[in-house]
Amino acid sequence: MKFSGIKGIAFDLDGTLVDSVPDLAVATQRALAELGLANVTEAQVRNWVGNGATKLMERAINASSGELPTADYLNEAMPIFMRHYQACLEQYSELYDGVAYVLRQLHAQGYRLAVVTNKPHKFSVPLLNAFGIGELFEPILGGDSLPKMKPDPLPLTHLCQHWQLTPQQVLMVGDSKNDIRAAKAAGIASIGLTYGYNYGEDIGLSEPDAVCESFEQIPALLESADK
Ligand SMILES: O=C(O)COP(=O)(O)O
Ligand SMILES: [Mg+2]
Repeated sequence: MKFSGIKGIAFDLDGTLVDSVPDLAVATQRALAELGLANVTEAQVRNWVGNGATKLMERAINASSGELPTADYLNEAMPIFMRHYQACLEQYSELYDGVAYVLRQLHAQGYRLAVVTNKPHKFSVPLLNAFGIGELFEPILGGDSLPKMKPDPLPLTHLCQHWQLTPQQVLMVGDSKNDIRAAKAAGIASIGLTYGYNYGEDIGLSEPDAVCESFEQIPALLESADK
């Protein structure tokens, strides 16, 4: 059974724990306006989330101006985006249904919990703390915490070493093909969630070990495996 013997669970953040696109969209729109570029929609931003803040801005500038930004232009644009996102981080973002309850339940059952996100670390910790769940995770790894981010397996192999657990004892839960690809490359099992952001694609196509429509389905999968 794929989920038996699991001792630690790595959770993705954006689109898995928190519906953060409303604020990411506002920050993107404000940054584009400050740069004198055309506006983009929240629906567009939803499809650009997944490879970290710099990729998000690169995709937004590309769509807005019709051109891929140069490295210099992107370097200029990033602090503008970061300033706007810092100012609205948790304004319109929300935890998905059941997230706080299920995390507390898993924590109380003795599972080790981590966040492995491509979001910059400086936003990840305050966002989780704003929803009162930050203290449940150790560690919280951001997209800039290590030299490579998901879909590279590095954050997950690092996590296994940090926890002193084998890949077979760790599970990845995420909404994006980057989460599933990272898990497969690290040799760990994965659950794909259907409600988040995956570039508009079906998460099932990435072939996670299980697909869930709701966060609340996760404990039952773990329990059935350990019976
Ligand atoms: O910041 C992103 O692009 C995605 O973040 P995530 O890895 O938590 O989904
Ligand atoms: Mg995600």
